[in-house]
Amino acid sequence: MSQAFLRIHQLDKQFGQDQILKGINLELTKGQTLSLIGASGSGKTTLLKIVAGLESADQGKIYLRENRIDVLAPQQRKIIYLYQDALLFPHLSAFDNIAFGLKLQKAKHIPAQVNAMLEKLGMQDQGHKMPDQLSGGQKQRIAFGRALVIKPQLLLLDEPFGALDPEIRSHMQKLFKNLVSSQNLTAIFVTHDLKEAIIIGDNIAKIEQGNLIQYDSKSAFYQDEKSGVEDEILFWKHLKNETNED
Ligand SMILES: Nc1ncnc2c1ncn2[C@@H]1O[C@H](COP(=O)(O)OP(=O)(O)OP(=O)(O)O)[C@@H](O)[C@H]1O
Repeated sequence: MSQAFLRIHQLDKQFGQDQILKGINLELTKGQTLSLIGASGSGKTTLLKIVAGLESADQGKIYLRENRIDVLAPQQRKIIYLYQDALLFPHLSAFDNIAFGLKLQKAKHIPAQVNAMLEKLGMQDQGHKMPDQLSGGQKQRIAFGRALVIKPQLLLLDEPFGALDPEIRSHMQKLFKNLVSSQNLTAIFVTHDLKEAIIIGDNIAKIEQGNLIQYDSKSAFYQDEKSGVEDEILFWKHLKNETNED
């Protein structure tokens, strides 16, 4: 039997006449983050939504710990789907936003758990603020904390840092890596940004013309001439050479 924590088997999805996803197979090991890349409109969000249960597939099966989840309602899947616009509950403080899911779970030691999460997020002094008093990056951190604190089985992130400026984005990437590894979380991380995909992912997959290509390793990805990594390296080499010639 497969050791995969998440396994997607032969998944198809069509919108009207457009076959968006064709026979998608994917395997993800517990504690790993898979970066998912692909051109705009290639079907990345559609795939995440199908895994989360927010969209249905035409064909295919999805297993989490060898249990079929595509037959379950979204709230029974213990999957968090987080996207770019950090939607916090506007009437709740940062602290209460993070506490929300814990209260639903009737968890123990909620204030201590929320304070520990605020500290990990570097926001220990900001818990009392309402969402409209937080910056974009701070809101995204709280949304992140709210998702992680309930220890989801699987985290699906759809361009979560797309709207952030480069400095905050880089900070969030490091924070994400730390939190995910300290909680041994399993995640799929959609991004347009090649560098971010490489920084964040333990492995990389790409959707192209409806097909999903899962690379065996990050180095297999670098070596694929279609990955764009080589072009990126050449760009910087040229720039360096030009600068040296000046
Ligand atoms: N509910 C829907 N009804 C019809 N077509 C849809 C629907 N949702 C998505 N699509 C189409 O499916 C295709 C894939 O969309 P999707 O949002 O999954 O792409 P994506 O790879 O996430 O794109 P981006 O990187 O731009 O966010 C697009 O052509 C889109 O127009």
